[in-house]
Amino acid sequence: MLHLTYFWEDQSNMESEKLAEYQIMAQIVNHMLQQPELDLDEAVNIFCKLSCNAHAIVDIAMEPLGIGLYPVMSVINHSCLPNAILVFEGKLAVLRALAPVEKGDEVLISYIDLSRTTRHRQDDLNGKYHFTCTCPRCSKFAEIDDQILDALRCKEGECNGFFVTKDRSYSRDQKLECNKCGLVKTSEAERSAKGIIDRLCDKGKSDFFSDNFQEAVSTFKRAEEAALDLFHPSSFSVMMVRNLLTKLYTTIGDTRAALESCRLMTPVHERLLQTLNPVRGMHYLTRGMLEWVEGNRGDGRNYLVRAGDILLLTHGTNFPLVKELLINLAKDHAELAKKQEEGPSGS
Ligand SMILES: C[S@@+](CC[C@H](N)C(=O)[O-])C[C@H]1O[C@@H](n2cnc3c(N)ncnc32)[C@H](O)[C@@H]1O
Repeated sequence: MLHLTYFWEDQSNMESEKLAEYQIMAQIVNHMLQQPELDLDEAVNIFCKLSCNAHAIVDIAMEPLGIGLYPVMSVINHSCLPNAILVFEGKLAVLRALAPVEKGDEVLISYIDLSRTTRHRQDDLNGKYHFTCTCPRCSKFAEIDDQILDALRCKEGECNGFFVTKDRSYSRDQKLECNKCGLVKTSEAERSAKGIIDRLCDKGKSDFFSDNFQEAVSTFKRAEEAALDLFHPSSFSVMMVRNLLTKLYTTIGDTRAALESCRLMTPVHERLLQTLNPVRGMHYLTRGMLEWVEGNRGDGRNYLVRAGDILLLTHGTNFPLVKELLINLAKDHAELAKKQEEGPSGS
């Protein structure tokens, strides 16, 4: 039996839908274990504690690998402008500072994907961790501009406005209003638009895994068009599709197309993510490598150095990818210095 006395999460904060889900899960566990003495309420409490305290184990690109329960790390609260980061070396959880931490400062990490706008981060935190974040980044909520960049387009006649909300309180079916024509929808409309893009991306991935690369390219291009049609060009949805396209083009060796797609993502990463964010670091690494392969050595070097600056701090030198990047940068630096010493005739 799992004894987790830490950081009890009160069930009263849980969404009733989630609680119902845990009640069903508890019954399934009871059915599987065939233990009449199993206390169902206690089992539901354990699921509640797990959902609020478990950490997603992610790789260096923040891709999820699984979940783990780390009682010591469970004391750390969340901020969308964190001063620390939790990284994983295999199953080992390592806490790294992103800024100087003075005595008495609270150490804060991010529980969620930070490349979302405030409303979506609030949705994530309320949905998964049952609290409303009041960090300095979230206090920008009232700024409609922040929402527009990740909002659903209004297609009423010629409107082309965006669905936003002034309501800070969390609900699954939030009322959204077009910032131009005033038309009202619920966030269900937004979820269903995202569903269209997700289904195309799933098809693209399955084309890819069946080695049907040309079909995968055309499916991801359709997903990109749909995302541009439904959301803002700088939106998370467009960026997510372009990220997949960049990976696909790189895998099939079309580095020119990969670079074109990758370049479009740089301003969005820079707008959405803190300077010391590993996703931003990984983006610079990809961009640097693609610029380099395409013969743009100056830009390539520039982005690789920026990637190194971030990943060295967020992940340290224990990661093979960071080690390799630093070795390659040092070699390039030595070659450049040698060329400069030799002067123009040596180049
Ligand atoms: C992993 S626990 C963190 C430790 C917890 N604060 C405690 O004292 O046990 C996650 C829970 O802490 C609370 N929490 C974390 N960050 C928060 C924040 N920035 N504002 C309010 N509550 C927060 C939420 O209830 C969340 O579900």
